[in-house]
Amino acid sequence: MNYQTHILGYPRIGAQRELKWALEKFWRGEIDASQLEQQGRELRKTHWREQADAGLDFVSVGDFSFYDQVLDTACQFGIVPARYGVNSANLSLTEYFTLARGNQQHAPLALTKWLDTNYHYLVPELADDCEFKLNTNRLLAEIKEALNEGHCVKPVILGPVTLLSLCQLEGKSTTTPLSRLNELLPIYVELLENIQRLGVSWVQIDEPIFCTDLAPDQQLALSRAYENLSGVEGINILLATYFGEVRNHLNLLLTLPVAGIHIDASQCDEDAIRAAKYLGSQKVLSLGIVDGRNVWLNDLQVSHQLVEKIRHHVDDSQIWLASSCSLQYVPHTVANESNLEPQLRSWLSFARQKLDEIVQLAQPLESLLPAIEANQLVLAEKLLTAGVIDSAVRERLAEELPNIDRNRTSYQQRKHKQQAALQLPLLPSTTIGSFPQTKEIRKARAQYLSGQISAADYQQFLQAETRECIHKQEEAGIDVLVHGEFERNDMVEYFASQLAGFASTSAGWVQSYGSRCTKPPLIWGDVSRLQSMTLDWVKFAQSITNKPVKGMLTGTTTILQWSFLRNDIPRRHVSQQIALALRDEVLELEANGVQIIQVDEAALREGLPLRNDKQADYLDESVDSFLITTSGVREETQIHTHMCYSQFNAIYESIIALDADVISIEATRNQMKLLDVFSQSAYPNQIGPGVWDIHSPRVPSVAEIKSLIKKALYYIPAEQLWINPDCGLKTRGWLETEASMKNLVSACREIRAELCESAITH
Ligand SMILES: CN1c2c(nc(N)[nH]c2=O)NC[C@@H]1CNc1ccc(C(=O)N[C@@H](CCC(=O)N[C@@H](CCC(=O)N[C@@H](CCC(=O)O)C(=O)O)C(=O)O)C(=O)O)cc1
Ligand SMILES: N[C@@H](CCS)C(=O)O
Ligand SMILES: [Zn+2]
Repeated sequence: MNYQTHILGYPRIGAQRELKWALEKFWRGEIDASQLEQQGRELRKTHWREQADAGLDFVSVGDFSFYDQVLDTACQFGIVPARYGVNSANLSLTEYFTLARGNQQHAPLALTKWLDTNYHYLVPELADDCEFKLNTNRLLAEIKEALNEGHCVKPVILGPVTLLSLCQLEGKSTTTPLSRLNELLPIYVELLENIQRLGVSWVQIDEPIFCTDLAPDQQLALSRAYENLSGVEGINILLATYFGEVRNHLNLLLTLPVAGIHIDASQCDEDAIRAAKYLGSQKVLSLGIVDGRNVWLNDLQVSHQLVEKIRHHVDDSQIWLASSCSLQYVPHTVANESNLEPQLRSWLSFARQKLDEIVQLAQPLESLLPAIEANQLVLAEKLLTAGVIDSAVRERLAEELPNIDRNRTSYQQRKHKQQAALQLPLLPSTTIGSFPQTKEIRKARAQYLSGQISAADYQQFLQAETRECIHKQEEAGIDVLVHGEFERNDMVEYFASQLAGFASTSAGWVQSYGSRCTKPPLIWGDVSRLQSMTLDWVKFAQSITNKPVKGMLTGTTTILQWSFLRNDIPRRHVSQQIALALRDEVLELEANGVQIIQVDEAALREGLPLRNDKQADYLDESVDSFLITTSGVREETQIHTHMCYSQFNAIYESIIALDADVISIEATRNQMKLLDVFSQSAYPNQIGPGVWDIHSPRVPSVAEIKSLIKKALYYIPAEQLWINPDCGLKTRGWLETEASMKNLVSACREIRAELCESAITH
């Protein structure tokens, strides 16, 4: 028996990042809207063809987006703030990109992490007077495109409860987004009716919110929503849950009157087996058996055994096999990885290969058996490969870890020594680390990597960039400088390339937001530091300025979160290995006179498990790794950390426990409101809430920055406040960077003067 097969979504950026290049050309005015639309059509066509050629029974439609699928959903239902002055029923691409990226007149919508992933979505803003209205143009057109290509189409839409749960209310609204469900449901019904009229019978509705700790109103909303939506004649709803276990919400899920449910079975069998047991004889059970969040080869035997267990309870015709979630979180294909060690390559499965795994698992046993045998051989060989276990790393860890004192002396004591050493002004200004990664820098790196320019020439080029960057910071009047990170392709990949146990891909791109992608490294073996990683650059930068230069490292949790993690040992062990390697780097920086060291933990909040009962362990591991990395330094050495996120309530205690002397955070788009939690509990250390939204090309005016600083001063005493952007400047151009940096310093100086004056007059 062949089971039905599908995936929850496919990467849209393109195997060669075709979408990225087209978007950026459109934004630069080098192609017009029709050319961008044409590129979109070509990518969709290729991606559907790949799914159909692999042998999947359905192709997913609606997973494509020119920027973000949550923004598309909001536009589709008319959830567009009035201040943009656009008509969502007839939105041009330029207007759509204004919502996403802003322009000189309008700030963009807020951008935040999609649940616990490194993908960013645009947060829909719901005004009290927003009238939901359907605009189906794009989705219906894409469904028709796929039908015309002869595919069996399964549209994918984001479910109403997840959508509303992730909305933020506009302005002074006193309602909750979920209270608008009754108004939204008829619009969803209308959408399903439109889809049905195209002759499509299965629709996947995503409700990843099912895998979080649902509040009672969310549970009620889910019941109400699917009682309504399941009434649409001719439409079968496959309700998709993903990003973990449904667990205590399984009963609720099973009672919903939908035609099928999808369970993430990649990490744990239990939900799937229980779901099968109580499914009944009418519904479909889609098993998310191939991991959409990691890149390792599926263990076909384990997956096959799970399917066999499911077969005890339900008929084969009820079983669908699938990816655990959309495949947009993994790179497109292993086929382009010719630079990887062949052995390592054989352990990998990216999106395209995952299609084959799903189809393989759906085959009758006699066809599957040879594949299982070959698969077991590869997996067995992996365990015996040198470097997977490095006894020197393990011995060092066992010996040193218990003896590392995680406590520094009290912050109050350190503060005075640091101030005496650094002599910083009130409201010190700094940046987060990276400066524009221009085309020239990327080109030079590509030329160096392909042997077109020598290591010495590349080094000289980077030194010139660094010198220029130091000069521009001095000219703007910044107090604590950075070297600019020009030598780094990415803040995680750069470290990965210098640590044993990691490998980098050449084309393993995963979309982060809009046209921006990252290449998450692969952690395949035990980790240790091979060489000094950052010292030469900070030393070089310090040698050309009298202002202090911050050393710049990426922290353990962030390295872990933004890499593909090995799945053969506990995460905590990998975490400790990385933390110890970073500790060596920190101590080396300090020994070489670096007085300020920033350890970025940008991903700490994002990685917080969606379920409450898993969070303490994660936070404990994250804090411990940070303390292992930073606790060995002298009192005079100032430790900074940075997190580009704007919701800290859930991790506030852990932020305190990190005991960083200074933390910089993202705060512009939410107008400093996140400082409330820091203020209420009198955060003891120093803090730099971002006053410049670096995700947008617009230059913030002096007045805007001053207004943000004043808001920050409402929450945080001036003595504890730093002035900085929200995050690194690598995505920005120099023109806007120089202008914004100057505005930031002017705003900072004006506020200093105002504070000084008011101190004198009082
Ligand atoms: C801070 N953020 C980060 C996250 N995750 C990370 N792993 N890293 C991060 O920094 N998550 C949260 C946020 C997300 N923010 C960003 C911001 C910016 C980017 C970004 O700019 N990505 C770049 C790719 C960066 C990179 O690795 N560049 C390489 C390769 C450059 C390249 O494309 N070369 C071309 C040839 C160039 C030429 O000839 O002109 C090629 O290979 O074809 C490098 O610099 O060497 C992007 O462009 O998307 C991501 C996340
Ligand atoms: N130091 C890094 C942090 C980004 S989260 C940068 O400035 O790009
Ligand atoms: Zn950041």
